[in-house]
Amino acid sequence: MIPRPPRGVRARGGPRREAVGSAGVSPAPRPTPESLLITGTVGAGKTTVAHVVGDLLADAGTPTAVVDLDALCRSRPAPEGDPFNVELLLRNLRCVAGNHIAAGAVRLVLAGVAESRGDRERYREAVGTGLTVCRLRVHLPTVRRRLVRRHENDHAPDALRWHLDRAGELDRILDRAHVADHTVDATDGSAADIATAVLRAVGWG
Ligand SMILES: Nc1ncnc2c1ncn2[C@@H]1O[C@H](COP(=O)(O)OS(=O)(=O)O)[C@@H](OP(=O)(O)O)[C@H]1O
Ligand SMILES: Nc1ncnc2c1ncn2[C@@H]1O[C@H](COP(=O)(O)OP(=O)(O)O)[C@@H](O)[C@H]1O
Repeated sequence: MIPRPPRGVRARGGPRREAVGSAGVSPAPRPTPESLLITGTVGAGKTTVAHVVGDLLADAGTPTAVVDLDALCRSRPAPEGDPFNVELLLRNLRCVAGNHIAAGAVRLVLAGVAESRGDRERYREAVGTGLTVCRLRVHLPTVRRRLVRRHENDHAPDALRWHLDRAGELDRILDRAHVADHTVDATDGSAADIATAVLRAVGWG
């Protein structure tokens, strides 16, 4: 069988058992699970950076899971009054976070949008752990260039237009909402540089 690649984010090991080793020494207790939400406007690099943060943590030996919140609500049509399908997202997040933690993850790295402190509290309640929020702030012309590149082969003709319009609007909403505990400038530098800056900012580095 081909071995699994060394990089990539996955929770390692099953739930820890409080076994006593042959030398009679108890293993270190499992750390309390904690979650980090990487937020920012559309195209800020949330998903890309979250995966690299997950890789860095897992490579350093911390059982880690990465959850792309967009993937938990991609179901159409969204109900009336809930255009981003947040209720479904929260239901899915409750299950997914619980499963990752039961499988051994002690760090959950979420990529997604929290528009208000109310959103933040609902995410925290759904993951069932402490939650730190880090916003990626990117100069809007750079966001727009990234979106143009990301959407150049899209099948949906309106997707790029929608994201370009939403980028400035959501950035202003996030400026006013003060949801984040930390903000990292993600305009320049590689995803690895930015992931390292995020880990340092939140004290997980
Ligand atoms: N309030 C709020 N809540 C949740 N999501 C929000 C919100 N505002 C905007 N967005 C952004 O909407 C985008 C939805 O992701 P999708 O990948 O499913 O979009 S799509 O496939 O292009 O339609 C996705 O865009 P990207 O961030 O560019 O991936 C979300 O971030
Ligand atoms: N640091 C970076 N430098 C250059 N391009 C980036 C960087 N981070 C992300 N990107 C690119 O920008 C686009 C938007 O990133 P993505 O992770 O999809 O953002 P979000 O999840 O916030 O919408 C993607 O095409 C991604 O490859």
